[in-house]
Amino acid sequence: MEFSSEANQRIARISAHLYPPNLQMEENSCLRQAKCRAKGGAAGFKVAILGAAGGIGQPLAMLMKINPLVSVLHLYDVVNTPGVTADISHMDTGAVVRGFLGQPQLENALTGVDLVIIPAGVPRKPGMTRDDLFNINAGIVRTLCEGIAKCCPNATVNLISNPVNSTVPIAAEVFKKAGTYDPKKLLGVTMLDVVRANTFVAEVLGLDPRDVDVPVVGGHAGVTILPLLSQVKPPCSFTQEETEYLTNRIQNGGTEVVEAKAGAGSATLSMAYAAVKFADACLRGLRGDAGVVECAFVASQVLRSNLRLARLFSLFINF
Ligand SMILES: NC(=O)C1=CN([C@@H]2O[C@H](COP(=O)(O)OP(=O)(O)OC[C@H]3O[C@@H](n4cnc5c(N)ncnc54)[C@H](O)[C@@H]3O)[C@@H](O)[C@H]2O)C=CC1
Ligand SMILES: O=C([O-])CC(=O)C(=O)O
Repeated sequence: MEFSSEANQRIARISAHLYPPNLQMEENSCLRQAKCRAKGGAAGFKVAILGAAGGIGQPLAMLMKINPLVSVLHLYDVVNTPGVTADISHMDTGAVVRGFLGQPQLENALTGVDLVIIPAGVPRKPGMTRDDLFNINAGIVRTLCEGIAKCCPNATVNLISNPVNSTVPIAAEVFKKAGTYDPKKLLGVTMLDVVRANTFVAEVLGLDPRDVDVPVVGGHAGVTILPLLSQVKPPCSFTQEETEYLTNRIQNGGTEVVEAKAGAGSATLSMAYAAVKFADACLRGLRGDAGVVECAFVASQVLRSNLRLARLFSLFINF
């Protein structure tokens, strides 16, 4: 099929808009894009996922593409984003997807973004603790946060990369150095602990997990994960044996998955689900919804030391 030069120019403009230079699609694909006339202009938030081609990043990107609060979705990784972007961009949901590959494209990936979700970094293998990931992941998180401080200093950051108990303080220091630190906008994602707690408590009580709400405060490693079993909704009580079983299972849920995967990584699918649940709460909070309360690893407003554990009491409402 022949196109006029005007049509070809329009195709080139749309293609350049959707794909940064080294993600430009083949000519035939560009023609198909032109027919789609994607605009990405719907009211909603601009969200970036850093580490979008990974085990968590891919299902997370897919689920964020479905979220009606997202109008533009930026997928950044140091590998494989062209494929992931092409794949996810074919989903017939509202968000426009753009891919960004490698450090030179980090700034474009972050410019104008409202919410940054970071699952970039290496996962555990059996026998490792989350702290064993520190040496590699600390540097990755620092570099990404330097980009955030420069390109989207007002963005809310959901930090998934482990060890969360250490990567959140690292991010805080990067933002402080850049003069952009807002403790209400730097959130370590511990939602998977809540998701697990809801599931395991529901099993013990014989309830539907959707009807159960277990606050889990603290950090995201071993005994720093503190399920508040006395605060479960609906109100209930547990025997000593049930309390010990639940506490142990919730605190070691990550290790349970790492061992079951036997060297093939850690939780990815349940983590993507939890990350989307948390990101959706953040977007609703940013939209101005009242009463959005979730657990996260944040700078404490209660204890004055630098980064302590706190339930995120209505922080979103005050954004
Ligand atoms: N907070 C939580 O509850 C949980 C945290 N995690 C953590 O999430 C992290 C990611 O886990 P997976 O997705 O399973 O790992 P993965 O190895 O499958 O994916 C990580 C992705 O990060 C990318 N990456 C590496 N360096 C990067 C950089 N400088 N910039 C951008 N992307 C970069 C990789 O290319 C890869 O695509 C791990 O640190 C893991 O421990 C995992 C489960 C739960
Ligand atoms: O255990 C890990 O390494 C991954 C993680 O944080 C979790 O699944 O809770």
